[in-house]
Amino acid sequence: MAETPDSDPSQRSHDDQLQDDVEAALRRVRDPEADKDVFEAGLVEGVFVDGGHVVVEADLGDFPPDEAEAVTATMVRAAGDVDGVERAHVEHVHAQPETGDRSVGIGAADRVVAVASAKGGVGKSTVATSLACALAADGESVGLFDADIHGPNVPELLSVSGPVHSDEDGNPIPVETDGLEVMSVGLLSSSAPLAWRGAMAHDALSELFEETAWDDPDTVVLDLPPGTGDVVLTTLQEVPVHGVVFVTTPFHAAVSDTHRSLQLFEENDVPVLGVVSNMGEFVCENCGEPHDLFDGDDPVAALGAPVLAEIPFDPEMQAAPEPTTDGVSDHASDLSTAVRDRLDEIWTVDVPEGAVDLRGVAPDERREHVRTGFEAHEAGEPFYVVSDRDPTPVRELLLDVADTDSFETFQVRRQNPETWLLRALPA
Ligand SMILES: Nc1ncnc2c1ncn2[C@@H]1O[C@H](COP(=O)(O)OP(=O)(O)OP(=O)(O)O)[C@@H](O)[C@H]1O
Repeated sequence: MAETPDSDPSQRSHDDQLQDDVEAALRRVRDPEADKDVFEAGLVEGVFVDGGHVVVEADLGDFPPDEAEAVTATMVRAAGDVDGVERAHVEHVHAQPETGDRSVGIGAADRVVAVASAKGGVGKSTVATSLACALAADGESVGLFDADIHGPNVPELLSVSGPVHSDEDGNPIPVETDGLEVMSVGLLSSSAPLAWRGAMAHDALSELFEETAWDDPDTVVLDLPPGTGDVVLTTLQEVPVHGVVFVTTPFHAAVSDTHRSLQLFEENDVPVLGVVSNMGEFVCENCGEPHDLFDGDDPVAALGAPVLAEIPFDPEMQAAPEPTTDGVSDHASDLSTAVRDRLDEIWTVDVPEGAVDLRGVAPDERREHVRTGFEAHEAGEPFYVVSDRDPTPVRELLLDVADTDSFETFQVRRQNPETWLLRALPA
């Protein structure tokens, strides 16, 4: 039987020797971030030698693209310079991150707070990023979704970079920084978003809204593109936004545009939490006094929406925020409190008198609760159930215990992120 190169003993020992030499050469390549050699740093997954051909499998997925390229080139050079190596190649492999029990789609967040502006450059992304960090610093599990498709600058503001890994079903997993999860079209590609237009932008965003696999966030802060273009309108249709924060400068033209945008959001049933008046004054370093940057009356007050924060021009706002108590400015921390208070105010539930209240009731006792409540309820009157989970199954139970014709309408509405109300209205 003819011997294949693989089974030739002299070829094998030659390959073994070459493998040792290549590994020794690779051990001289450093991981620039960990300051260890590439084996110690866990970057090399395998070295394969076949004749004079060397393949190095490396996981450089945590490096920014330019650093990954530099490490790759150094490894190729190190392996290629070894005597007997004719060709060296680095193959990139990515270890899959732990996906655990992730929730797919932005709708899985308990609440979504959008940050919008009528104009660009007023500080919307700065406010969105600072707000997300302040909420996270307060112990919430927070996601930050940068939907500013034509200018996604959240990754830059937070100094985060890709690659975006995916779970076993191919759903993109946000990049994590200090416990804050970040998703942005800017993480997917550094150049594509600027070229995206119309339908393409819409499709790309819709996919990200639907498919991103989050780690069960309490709140997702959504940084919208400025204005009221297609992307904003489709976002409002596709994402269950619990409230929107508008950012504006207190300049008349900006405020009158903001007024129109506010109306559009209201027409689309998105509750307006309020307005952030940004960069309206600065505090003089010399005299320590605040000075208005815009003359005249403050038009923001006339918008008819609560002013959640007045943030001066403050160099501290230009520094990258961090999702830690020391990492957010006082302005951002006050804003997060105002946002939370407004959400509570808007979403406070008006529980109808006599409603069966299933909030906090153990799952195995719920049916009995509904049954008893129904028996006590007066025939011909509306029947209400308030619950801390979707009470749609109660409908089946009611149809079991009640005369099918006795109710004409069943409605289930989510009254706030934690409360649902079922209304069974008589015929
Ligand atoms: N309160 C503030 N004090 C000082 N600088 C600020 C403040 N708010 C924002 N800035 C700075 O203003 C610039 C524009 O801010 P930002 O990118 O957040 O605006 P934007 O409204 O998101 O713009 P666009 O929609 O065009 O992306 C940034 O350089 C930011 O650091």
